[in-house]
Amino acid sequence: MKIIKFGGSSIANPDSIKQVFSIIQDKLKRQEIAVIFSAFGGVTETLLTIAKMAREGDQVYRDLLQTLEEKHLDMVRQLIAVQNQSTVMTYVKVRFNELEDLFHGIYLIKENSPRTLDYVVSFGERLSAFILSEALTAKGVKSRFLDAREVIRTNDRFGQARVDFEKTNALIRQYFLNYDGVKVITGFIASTDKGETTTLGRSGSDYTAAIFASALEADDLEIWTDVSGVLTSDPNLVYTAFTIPQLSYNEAMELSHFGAKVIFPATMQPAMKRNIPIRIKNTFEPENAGTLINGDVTNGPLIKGISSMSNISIVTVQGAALLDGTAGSRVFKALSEAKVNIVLISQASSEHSICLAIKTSEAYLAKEVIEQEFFYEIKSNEMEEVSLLHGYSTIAVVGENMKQNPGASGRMFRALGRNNINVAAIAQGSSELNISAVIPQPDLQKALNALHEAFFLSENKVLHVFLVGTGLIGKALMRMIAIQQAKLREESELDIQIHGLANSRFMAFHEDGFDLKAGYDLSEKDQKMDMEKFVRQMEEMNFSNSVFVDCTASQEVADAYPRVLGAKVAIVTPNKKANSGTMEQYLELKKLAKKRGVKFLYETNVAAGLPVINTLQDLMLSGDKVIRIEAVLSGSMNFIFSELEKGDPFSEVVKSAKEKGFTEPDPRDDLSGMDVARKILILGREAEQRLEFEDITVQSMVPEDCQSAESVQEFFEKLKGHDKGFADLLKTAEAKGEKLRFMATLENGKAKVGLNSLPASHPFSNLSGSDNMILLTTERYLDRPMIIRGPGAGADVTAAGVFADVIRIGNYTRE
Ligand SMILES: NC(=O)C1=CN([C@@H]2O[C@H](COP(=O)(O)OP(=O)(O)OC[C@H]3O[C@@H](n4cnc5c(N)ncnc54)[C@H](OP(=O)(O)O)[C@@H]3O)[C@@H](O)[C@H]2O)C=CC1
Ligand SMILES: N[C@@H](CC=O)C(=O)O
Repeated sequence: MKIIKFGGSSIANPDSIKQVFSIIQDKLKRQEIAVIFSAFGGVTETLLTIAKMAREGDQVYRDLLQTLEEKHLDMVRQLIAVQNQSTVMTYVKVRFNELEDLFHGIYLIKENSPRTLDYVVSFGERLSAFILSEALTAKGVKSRFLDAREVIRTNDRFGQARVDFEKTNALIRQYFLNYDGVKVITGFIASTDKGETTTLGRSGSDYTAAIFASALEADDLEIWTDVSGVLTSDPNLVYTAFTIPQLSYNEAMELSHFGAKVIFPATMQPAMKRNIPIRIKNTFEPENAGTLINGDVTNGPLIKGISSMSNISIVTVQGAALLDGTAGSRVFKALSEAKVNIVLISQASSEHSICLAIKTSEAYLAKEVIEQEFFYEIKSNEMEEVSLLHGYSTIAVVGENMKQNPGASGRMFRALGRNNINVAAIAQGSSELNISAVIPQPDLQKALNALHEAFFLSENKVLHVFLVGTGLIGKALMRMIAIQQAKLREESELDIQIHGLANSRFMAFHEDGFDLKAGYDLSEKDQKMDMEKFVRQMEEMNFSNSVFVDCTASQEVADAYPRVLGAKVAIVTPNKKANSGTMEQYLELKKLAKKRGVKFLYETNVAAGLPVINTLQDLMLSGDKVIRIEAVLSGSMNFIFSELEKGDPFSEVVKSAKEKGFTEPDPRDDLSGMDVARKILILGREAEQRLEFEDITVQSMVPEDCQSAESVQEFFEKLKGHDKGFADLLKTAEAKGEKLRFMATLENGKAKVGLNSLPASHPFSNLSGSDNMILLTTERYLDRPMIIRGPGAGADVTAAGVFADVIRIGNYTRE
């Protein structure tokens, strides 16, 4: 025997009911079944609303009742052929006549006791189960309607009646012996010995199904709903949540206790006692295996799911009075008598304080009853007044396998800490079935995602990127991510999503990540760019593993780094402004990144994608010492002076360098030597030298009148007037058989940046295009310096370097 239960969402309309019938017919081919139905979707709530309106004297209740009757009659019309409708139409009309009398009574006497309400809502299941039983019969399925009030006996605690299992089991078994056919049974309702209608409380129809499964010793119980089983976390908050294939009864109860919604623990008890497997399935996705809940505790991963509950308050009871051994039990007794549910308890080892997580809606009552209980102790200052803190959520990781395997709590708190989530209270049951924590509610989504990633590694790690600067490098980066996204997901389990985009004019955000394949152009339709707002929005989105990518050359954006790092968001940038400020600022940023446990990566600050900074950092970490750096560090300057050799005018060659994407947004930053000065400054600092800008001598190549040009356009115009001067410079060098190269050198704490005329044999002389070359003379590379050479500017090589840093962050944030 198999017991199958369908909830209201599964039978909300004729189409879904047809789907339900096909599931039933399919099951019937294999096995004897009994079916439990809830009321049609939304009917219980409507009946309660009508009862409330009638009690309040609002005559509009009659219209609602009529609409409800019409809804049921319509179901009959749509599910049953005309010639078979008369019995069921009569049944529906008689029930609605009864309801009319009932509500009129409520309207007159203005009373809605739990007893009355139980009777009112019983009509929902009686109508749905009867109509569906008749519809099944009309389809050729031999079915028999059973009003569960005939067989489930309870006490008279209306609204949440307790079942008398001895009587109920006997009645159910007798009924099933007396009658054949598929029993179509009302969920949720029962009756007392005196024949009064009662209901079974929250998730009552699931409970009905478990009661029948237990009484009949069914092989299994299937609960059909509108989600595919129990998910690893709330799918509204964790988009990568997936169905848990199997849970032990205890795991399912624990997940539900901490907020998972699919099954209510009490409803499982009768099935659990007889070890009857329960399967949660989705009516709208019947091929999905859903979740199996059974007695198997050995199966599966370290943890099975992460559940959460919001609107939690922390109630702290504190004082010397608690040292008395009975105080704890007095706290719990006071709360239990007031029917306050404790979600989590944590007690200080001094036993001087107890911290309770309680739903905010019950927190004031909790405070009141505890303070009443300890009235004299509070008066005599042996105990403090109970304190309340609001705005928290609880999260719990649940799994039987935590018992055998150490490390779950370490992994949990590492993931929370790494994402800057403060834990206000912690509890772990001695059964080691769950570890739960109280965290600030605004951090809930971030916490769930961080834990989901930490525990379900088979799923992808998601990096949440916020990109400022959508010019040459920013755009190339977006293109690269779009192309590589699928490969990274498959091969590196890394999912890179861009959630924020900005240029100097506009900004836009996307909760689920922009569709990079489709591209995104910022425009008037978006928000006006405001750096402060951009960072605030990023903080509010509060994703785990967030990365701020700065692809601008802006000082204003660089000034936001301390706040970004402070929010535990990693930074990747080709922008040199932050690292070429004062030495103090440079050190502060590094310190802050370290303190907040996030990465600040800027490999592309020098020589685009060439591995210069990482190499220097490795040399320093391994104990080497830099003696001298000689380098060509400007792709555009190398391009300009090597192209000049071909005979083109200087201004044309500079323009071409800009068009090829080698120059800074303003090419004067290159020609002035400032860009190279910044780079050598950064290299010196990475080589652990205390360098300031004043320690660098810079030779500018920008003619004076060009420097004052108001726009880049005007600059190019003016530059034309200097073509001859630069041609002469080249001629002089060529006459000596030399080459012009723009170089930087650093030695003995001083740096020099400028144009040099080099002999043809010099290693820099044969550099062409946007090539950079860095010669590192160190204690270990003394006789022959280490050489790093390659293209040092351009959209693709730079964006690739930025991309590599972003991927590196993904790998760092993995365990
Ligand atoms: N080009 C190269 O080969 C290399 C470049 N770099 C560095 O990469 C960075 C980007 O260069 P590139 O892409 O060529 O420059 P672009 O001029 O092409 O793009 C700069 C982007 O930054 C935006 N921007 C400027 N100021 C702000 C601000 N205050 N707030 C928000 N956005 C702003 C611009 O917005 P808008 O579109 O509105 O103007 C634009 O989208 C620079 O720091 C450069 O030094 C590093 C290595 C090599
Ligand atoms: N403008 C720079 C590129 C970025 O650093 C160069 O020409 O090398």
